[in-house]
Amino acid sequence: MMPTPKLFLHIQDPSLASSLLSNKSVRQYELNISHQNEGWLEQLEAAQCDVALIEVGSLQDSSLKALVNSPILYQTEFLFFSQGGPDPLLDNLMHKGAGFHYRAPFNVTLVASSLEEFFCEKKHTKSLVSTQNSYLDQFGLLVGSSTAMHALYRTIRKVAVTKANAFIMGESGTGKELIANTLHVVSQRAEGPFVAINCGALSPELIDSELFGHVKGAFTGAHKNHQGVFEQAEGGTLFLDEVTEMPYEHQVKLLRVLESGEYKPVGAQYVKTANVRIIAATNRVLSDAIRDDVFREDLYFRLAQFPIMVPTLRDREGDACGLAQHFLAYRNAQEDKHKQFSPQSLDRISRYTWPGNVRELKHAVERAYILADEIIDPDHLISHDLNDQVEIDESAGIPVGMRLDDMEKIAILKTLKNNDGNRTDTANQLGISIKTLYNKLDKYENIGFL
Ligand SMILES: Nc1ncnc2c1ncn2[C@@H]1O[C@H](COP(=O)(O)OP(=O)(O)OP(=O)(O)O)[C@@H](O)[C@H]1O
Repeated sequence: MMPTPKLFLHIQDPSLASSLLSNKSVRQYELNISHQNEGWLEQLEAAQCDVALIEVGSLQDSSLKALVNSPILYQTEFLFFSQGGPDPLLDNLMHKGAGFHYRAPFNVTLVASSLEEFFCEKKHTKSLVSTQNSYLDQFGLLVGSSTAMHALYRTIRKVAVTKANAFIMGESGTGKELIANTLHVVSQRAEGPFVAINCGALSPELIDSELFGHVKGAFTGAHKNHQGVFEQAEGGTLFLDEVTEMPYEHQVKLLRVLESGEYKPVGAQYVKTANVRIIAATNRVLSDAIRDDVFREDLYFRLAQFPIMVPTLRDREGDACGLAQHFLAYRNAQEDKHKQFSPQSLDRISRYTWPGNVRELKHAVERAYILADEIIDPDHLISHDLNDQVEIDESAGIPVGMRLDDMEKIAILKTLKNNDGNRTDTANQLGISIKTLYNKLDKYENIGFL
């Protein structure tokens, strides 16, 4: 008989505490309630609980700071509760796969269903399997509270504890890379590397070397040994984005590695054994790609041990407005500003269909943020069709004093949008190389612009 799972509660808000304490999903645990006058992390470390419900009150919370480096982070399921203000410390914890972050107003029913799930797991499994939790406002790196996102979180959670490869399918901009990254951070490989490669951007001559590496002297210009992505991702996760864009004849090489677990760097006399989880993604309709001989069916079956379908933004009821507010809050926090959406803007956001999904929404918020002084009006947001857009651009012009790099970002992101995310056409139209385009997009991603 397994012992009763233990729950640690550090909640100051009396009404939240009482609604949690009166809930039967909470009461079925052996309860440990924090003493408010001491650091909760020490108490939690001493109590060795399975689940911890932590209200994040102030940014100065020293226990929260210490948690980042505590082994407890990987032993306990965390459910954080906050008022929703951007908090870098909490973000850092979420990036490490700490669990769930619930933002006010709290839905105790959803909290209860997560707790039910943990309870059953702890009761019936011998070891603590993972660091991730169930579905809610934020899961890993993903934000969204719609039913569709809850279902996605549950799927990710299920795949994460297995060794299976996963295949993520969804329209451009739905967050496939973020999903892959989340799957990594909540898996037992979280301590290992997460390496992402865009198969559509690999030049056919260098593809073998990019994937499997090469040894010095393997070909002209191979001045030293080079690690391929399989080696870079050793012990972790390899994300093959736009896998259907890999040249057909190279797909068979990938298939061989997946079948045998072995690969040979270009020019090497030896083979290496790969220890990586592969997550592949595409925004193509797979049945078409297979029918048209763009993508090998046998490779699909190898990769898709766990297919993950990503909902479009229009299928995530309420999330478009929520995400817009989320992106704006982060931008405001970065710049120490208090820009707001007008009610008309929020209405426009909720009615628009977002064909470019979350990426388009994020760019629209970013663009509006730059153009608006205090209040973001519908005209600041990207308009429905091209004609409409050109008209707005001409009348709005370029604000005096706009930073050149901001202008560059807008030009790049708008061209990308007009090309439905096609990077080759975008680079051609902008007169830059595809590599430069990738570098710039990576830079925006790193500074939180994308
Ligand atoms: N649920 C989400 N929460 C927060 N940000 C998100 C979410 N989904 C997507 N994003 C953001 O939207 C942008 C696009 O996401 P991502 O690159 O993962 O999409 P994708 O589906 O891989 O796109 P593509 O198919 O074009 O490669 C990124 O900036 C990402 O951070």
